[in-house]
Amino acid sequence: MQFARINDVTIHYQVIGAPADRPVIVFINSLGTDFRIWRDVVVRLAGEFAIVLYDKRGHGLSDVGQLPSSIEDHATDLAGLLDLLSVKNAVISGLSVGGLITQSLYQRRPDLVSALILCDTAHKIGTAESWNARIAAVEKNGIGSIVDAVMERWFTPAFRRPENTAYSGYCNMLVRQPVEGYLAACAAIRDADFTEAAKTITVPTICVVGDQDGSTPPDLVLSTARLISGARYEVIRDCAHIPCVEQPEALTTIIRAFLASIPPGEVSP
Ligand SMILES: O=C(O)CCC(=O)CC(=O)O
Repeated sequence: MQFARINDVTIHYQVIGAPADRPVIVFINSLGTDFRIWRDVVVRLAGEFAIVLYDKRGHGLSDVGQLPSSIEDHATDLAGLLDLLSVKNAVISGLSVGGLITQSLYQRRPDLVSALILCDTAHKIGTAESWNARIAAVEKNGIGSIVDAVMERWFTPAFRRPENTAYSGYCNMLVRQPVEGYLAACAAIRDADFTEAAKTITVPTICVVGDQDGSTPPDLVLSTARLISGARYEVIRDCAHIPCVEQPEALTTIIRAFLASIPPGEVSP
């Protein structure tokens, strides 16, 4: 396990492969998850790419940090981690709130970014009303009270079978996130709007979404792709909000094809 102190926050991270030798992909996890969600994609891509994984603040083994925190704070954490690792021109792959952090990083530190994989995310996620209602519910009754509703958005009925041990494991992952970290991330998502910023993206970008995503549905992700000049758009079948868990092979195939289409030299090293 690796830990770094960045912006007064202990950040848990992992580096696989040598960033100096290969193109680097950075994976950012979603709300209520830690970086283990990327495992089945990482095992497929390791060897071809160097991979950086980390738990965003308030999740996994990273500190919650000072509250409140914004998407920009998350992007500053990631910039600090990449500076520490001497990584530039990385491919940044963010899932949902991770995609908001990806867009913020691009605005703040374009030198760190060569291409974007926006996975089940958007320029703006949800409404102030929906986030305030979720925050109130969790403050009153804890994360456990919203698990069933969240899982209906995260996973298809086929994955949510009671006998699927992975399903019960991801329920555990959600309820075991620090409640104050979860609430801070909800408020940060509520307050983030990249509608104008998305129009300024000029690096190669792909927007990917599960066909049954209940959190950031295909129409929303398509509307984001339409804001970004030249962005590609791919829908993964039989998949909801977390394709790295539910359809890792399909997501890996899309990532490989996307990165193969970028002219050599545009992606680090
Ligand atoms: O997954 C995220 O990072 C935010 C989007 C969301 O609301 C996920 C969920 O349905 O819990």
